[in-house]
Amino acid sequence: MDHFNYHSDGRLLVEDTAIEDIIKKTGTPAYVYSRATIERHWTAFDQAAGDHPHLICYAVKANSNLGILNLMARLGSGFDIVSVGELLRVIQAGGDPKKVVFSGVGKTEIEISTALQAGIHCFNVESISELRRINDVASCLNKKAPISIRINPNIDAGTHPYISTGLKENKFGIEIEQALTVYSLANELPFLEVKGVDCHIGSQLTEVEPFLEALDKLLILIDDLATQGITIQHLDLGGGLGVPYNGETPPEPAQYMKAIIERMGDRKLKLIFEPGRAIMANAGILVTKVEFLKLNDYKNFAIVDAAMNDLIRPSLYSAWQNIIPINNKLDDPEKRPSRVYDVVGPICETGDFLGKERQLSIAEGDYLAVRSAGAYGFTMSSNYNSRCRPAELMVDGDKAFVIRQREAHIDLWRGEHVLP
Ligand SMILES: Cc1ncc(COP(=O)(O)O)c(C=O)c1O
Ligand SMILES: N[C@@H](CCCC[NH3+])C(=O)O
Repeated sequence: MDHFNYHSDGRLLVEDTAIEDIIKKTGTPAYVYSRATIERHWTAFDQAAGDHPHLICYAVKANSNLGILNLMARLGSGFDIVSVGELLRVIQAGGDPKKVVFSGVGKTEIEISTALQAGIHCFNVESISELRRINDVASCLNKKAPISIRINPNIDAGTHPYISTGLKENKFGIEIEQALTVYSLANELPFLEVKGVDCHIGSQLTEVEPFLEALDKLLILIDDLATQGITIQHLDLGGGLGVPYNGETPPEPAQYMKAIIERMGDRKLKLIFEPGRAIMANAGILVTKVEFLKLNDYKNFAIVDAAMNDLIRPSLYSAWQNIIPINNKLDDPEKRPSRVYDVVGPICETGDFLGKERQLSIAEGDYLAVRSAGAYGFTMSSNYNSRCRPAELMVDGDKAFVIRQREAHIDLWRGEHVLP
């Protein structure tokens, strides 16, 4: 069950709000999120962990709008960040830096010192050079930096190659074979405090087995570290739980958590999770207007006002996201014969599409919703072709709030200068 449903009169509702009504005021393209869905998804993770010590660190990269981060903060969420920009967003939105874990392979000195001074929970360290850099920065600040080593367990997450992160050929983490050596180095560096073990094997996983395979390897490592006198206080299992885009049946957060907690046995080690997509993807849609229908002998195109700059997942990963009308009972259905369309944007790239070969009954001027667009939608948007990025709206029951205004053209050249 989610909060995006058709009313019996044909209008698509987000919670108790008809999209038609809000879109008239804000225009398109626009992202529309459901507060109730976001809160339900976050709470599903939190409740599934039960009384096992845990921290849910929402992965900010999935959707970093301040309105969304603020909702997470109100729920008591922690945050997984990958840049100082994300840290500043979390703080600006009222998030608690003490519940922040900092992942990413290329942390700069300034990012490390800002995070240390903010008092984050843990750095998830991805290389020996980074370990030394964190120690140096911490020494300048005369602080101890809390660290976990991100382990690359060489496990096939069975996901798209661009978003698989736990294989030897991926740039992420430290090879599990080197883990003991790197931990003893970390233990010797005077300005580091070893806190945890970290792992994130990829995104959009639809099976629980790869997570459990990784967990088994990490538990062996934790035992080996204990015999070396290195006590681990938390195990961060990253994010990665998939969502249904097109009939996939990933485990529910409750099933996924249950399987992990069962596999922990009687270890009460604190667990950290970094879900992004599973909380946000199906809590948002991208609403777009059909500008033109172009009917050819070979192929029909629905040319809409959203494009790959607004939502790049279909172009980048050939990702499939459902596309539905925001009213499925319009007055004059004879104007809308059912046809197969490629739904494409106005950008000058053949790869600019939101969906291919979709059966739709639409006319020019109708509005469509691209579903499952709440994660990696706006955050991956760009200004390509000098297009203003879309507005973002949050529905809460029968009210809608603008949580990001549509960009204006003047925003596009802010900071640019012509030669004297
Ligand atoms: C380190 C890390 N943590 C968490 C996430 C969130 O992943 P997902 O959105 O698949 O839950 C990602 C992205 O894949 C990541 O790289
Ligand atoms: N951006 C990707 C996921 C990458 C996750 C980041 N580690 C997507 O849209 O599916």
